[in-house]
Amino acid sequence: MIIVVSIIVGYLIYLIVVNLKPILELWRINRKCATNLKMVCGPPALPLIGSAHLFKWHPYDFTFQMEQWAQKYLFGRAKHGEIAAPNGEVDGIMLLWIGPVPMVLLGTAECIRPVLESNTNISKPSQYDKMSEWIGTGLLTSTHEKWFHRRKMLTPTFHFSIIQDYFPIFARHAEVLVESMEKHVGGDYFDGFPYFKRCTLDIICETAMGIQVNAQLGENNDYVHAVKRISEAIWNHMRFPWFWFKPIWYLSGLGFEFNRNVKLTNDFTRKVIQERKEMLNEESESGGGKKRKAFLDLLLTIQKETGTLSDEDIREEVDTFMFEGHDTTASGIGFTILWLGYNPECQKKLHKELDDVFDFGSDRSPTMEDIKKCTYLEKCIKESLRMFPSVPLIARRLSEDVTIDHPSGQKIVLPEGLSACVSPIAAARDPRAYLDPDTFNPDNFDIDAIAGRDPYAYIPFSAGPRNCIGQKFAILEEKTVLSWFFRKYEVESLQTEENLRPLPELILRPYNGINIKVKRRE
Ligand code: HEM
Repeated sequence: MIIVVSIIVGYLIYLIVVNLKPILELWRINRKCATNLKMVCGPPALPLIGSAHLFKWHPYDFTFQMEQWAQKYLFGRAKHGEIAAPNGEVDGIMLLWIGPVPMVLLGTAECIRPVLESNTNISKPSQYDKMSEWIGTGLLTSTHEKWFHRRKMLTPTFHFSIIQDYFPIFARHAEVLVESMEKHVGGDYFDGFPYFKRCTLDIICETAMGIQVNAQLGENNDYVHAVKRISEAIWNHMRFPWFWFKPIWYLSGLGFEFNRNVKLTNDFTRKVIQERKEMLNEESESGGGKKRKAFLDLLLTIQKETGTLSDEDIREEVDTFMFEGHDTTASGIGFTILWLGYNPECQKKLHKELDDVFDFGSDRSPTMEDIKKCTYLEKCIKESLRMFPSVPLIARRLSEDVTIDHPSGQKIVLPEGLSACVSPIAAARDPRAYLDPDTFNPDNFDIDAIAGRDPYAYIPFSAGPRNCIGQKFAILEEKTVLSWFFRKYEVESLQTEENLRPLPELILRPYNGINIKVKRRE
């Protein structure tokens, strides 16, 4: 017994010594929060464990809990101290303790703007560290000079003229998707989500790495499974502070599985980089060159011309695009189909638009011109991202104090070092910005409606200097896939809106899948 106690005490002392600097930093932030944020509401918290004891373990129940807390604390239905927003008035800020670490959740345009528009507050908090073990410090997770340099270097690779070159890839894989759904035509409900995920995975592998993994044809499922399990493990690590202790992380089995999957995905990318490098060298020696270049080829060209990128730098960026670039669009495509399944009137309007552009019954490949004409489809995609944004939380570690104007008229100073989480879903359900915020209505994206709204009330792609670099890519991809899908099919959704619960993991995903019935259009 004495030996066990000595080991535990020894381990705790070791942890304190090793983490002395972060502990002192945490102490400083906690003291600042105690003075600056004492009026900000949030769920009850205990010393050291914060509100973790209240967190619902099951992700489904956790969503209800977060919704209740958001209603209560963000939208002014809580009792305030001195800073008292009048009852029912939107408040927009909530304080949440995850273990001993405080963080604020920001949910209205006024509170979000000062954080996202800043050129200084571009750092990511420690909650992203686990993600970095997988995707390294690529564009999503890097900070300071490294981020500025990479963002400047990568922005031209997302120019619309380059993305346009990927359009035939989008169209080809969309056609495979539509064909693979034929077997469900006229049948019972089925879960469409795995189909959309495999389609977007095929698209990102070919556009980012120049390879065909053919996930839709049943190949390379290990990779798909590994990516899924990594995301789940990171999400659990972020949520439950006891996993921050390595022995618990490993004893739970999650740590070992996580390491195995990270190795599998990283090795996969490294292998592709080597093969692609050899292929490009052979091509340049033989004087030939492929006209359409994958994102990886663009990075290898930058490497050759400037010598600024190592193979591992390239691996980080490719893995970042693999992570950000397929689950996000799969969720966007899936939820758009689901919403249109609930809303037959909107679906009819979309069918009419597609018939005008393509002629009813045509199964020709789309052109860029066709896709540009699908304006109602774009509104449906944007509205679906408003209701269920693929990235449910955007976090920053504040590099300087940020002042927020509270509705009570007082100012709240968020201290430097604090983690600030922005909630796109809360901002997009603000009744001051949308007439009927909980109802799916693509007309919210009519030009007049957009003009009359605070742009920070619609931020599925974030905003400011660190917004999504792949936004145009994502919209074009979703439009291409969905135009094929709705040209061919009419869809009915199974879940009622009430029992549809998206799970706010790293990427918002449907809890029960995308259960739909497809009928060939007649
Ligand atoms: C519907 C689809 C998508 C949504 C809703 C979305 C949303 C977002 C959001 C909210 C961020 C900010 C995250 C943060 O600051 O923590 C972000 C960043 C990013 N996204 Fe997307 N994204 C989508 C698709 C894509 C695609 C297709 C790609 C690449 C092909 C991509 C690449 C990136 C990258 C690299 C960043 C980091 C940018 C930076 O920090 O400078 N995204 N995305």
